[in-house]
This record gives sequence, C-alpha cells and structure tokens, in this order.
Amino acid sequence: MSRPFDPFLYLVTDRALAGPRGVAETVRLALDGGVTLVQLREKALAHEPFVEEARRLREICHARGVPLIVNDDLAVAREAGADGVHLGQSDASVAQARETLGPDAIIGLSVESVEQAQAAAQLEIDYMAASPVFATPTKTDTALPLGLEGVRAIRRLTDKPLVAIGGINHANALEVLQAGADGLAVISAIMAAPDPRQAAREFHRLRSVH
Ligand SMILES: Cc1ncc(COP(=O)(O)OP(=O)(O)O)c(N)n1
Ligand SMILES: Cc1ncsc1CCOP(=O)(O)O
Ligand SMILES: [Mg+2]
Repeated sequence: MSRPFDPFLYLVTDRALAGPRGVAETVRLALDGGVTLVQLREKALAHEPFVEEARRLREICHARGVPLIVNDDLAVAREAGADGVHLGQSDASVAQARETLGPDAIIGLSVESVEQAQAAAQLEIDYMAASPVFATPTKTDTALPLGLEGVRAIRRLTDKPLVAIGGINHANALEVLQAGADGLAVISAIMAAPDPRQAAREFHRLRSVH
C-alpha cells in the first residue's frame, strides 16, 4: 500500500520552461496555487545535480504536505528520499521500481493505448497516466493522442487513480475531468505561465465545479 497522495493537480517540471524564475521557485508558487502532486522531470541533468534538485524539491513539497515523484530514475528517487517514481513504457519495470523503492512508494505508469492500460491492470502501480491526451509541443516523441474518447476507454478499465497528460490547459481541463480523469498532469500551462500561482489556482477551481 503506497503512501497517500492526491492526483488532482499534478505538476511535472520543465527547467527550460521555468526560465530564469527557476524550477524550485516555480514549484513553490504553483504549490501556493493548489498543486497536489509534483514530479521532477529532468532529461539532461547528471546524477549528482539531479539528486540535489530532488532533495531541494522534496523539502519544498513536504513543507506543504505534497509528495514528490521523480521521473524515470530509480537511483535518484531512492537517494533523494522521493515519494515515488513515474515510469513510461520504455523505462525501468514496475517490479524493479517496487523492489528499489519499497512497498509504500508511489509508482505511476504511462499508458498510451487501451491495450497498455489492460496490461497495466496486472501491475503493482498506484496510478496510471493516459498519455498523451492531446498533441503537445512539450513532448513530441509520444504515441498518437488518445483524445477524450481514449481517456473514457481507459477509465472503464481501471479503478486506480487516472491522471491525464498532454496539451492540457484551462480551456480543455474540465472536459478531461468529465471524461473520467481523476487528475490533470500539466507542464507548460503552469511551468511557463507568467503567474504559476494563478495558473494553478484556475485549475484547482475546477475541483468544485467538476
Ligand atoms: C504524469 C506523467 N505522465 C506521463 C509521463 C510521460 O512518461 P514517459 O512516457 O516515460 O516520458 P518521459 O516523461 O520520461 O519523457 C510523465 N512523465 N508523467
Ligand atoms: C511528459 C509528457 N508525457 C506525455 S505528454 C507530456 C508533456 C506534457 O506537457 P504539456 O502539459 O505542456 O502539454
Ligand atoms: Mg519516462
């Protein structure tokens, strides 16, 4: 059984999009705006600075009672004392992640099709990410977008928390939730926003109307 987490507003970081404001400050502002889960996603950082950044973000997140997930890298997640890891279909296996991080770690898995979602039902994961829902310039090496119909189909296959990622913004977030997602995973709509606190607040508001 994993430690508790709230998938509703899941911020995935991006150093380039944060710009001179930096990742840590952007995350701080976004947490003030109501982000409920944070993933440190670093595709080009060496091991040591990645661990340092993860430790820094863990402090910031934990001060607000929010768990920190590390993208891809099990060793970084373990060394930094992160709360879990997010894996894609080509990353380390879920079994390896569970063995490395233990029974209470939060393990998330991207699913890019109904078939992958069916296979994921057998795995010891804590949430699924329907990926990508819409095409996005933030990540271009993705499978074809699932669309809202894909989110609905995956929703029917799992009782696990389901987050949706890819091209989610304030204009389409409500329909993503109405399609059955429990959470919105976003990068650019918060990381690149002129006011990340306000951007997070606007997503968070959907919780009461949904
Ligand atoms: C919440 C969430 N969903 C999906 C992804 C994408 O994971 P993956 O397919 O492994 O791609 P990379 O992020 O590693 O490029 C994610 N990171 N977070
Ligand atoms: C990491 C990731 N995985 C699938 S789409 C995506 C990028 C999401 O970024 P944005 O919220 O800016 O579309
Ligand atoms: Mg990955």
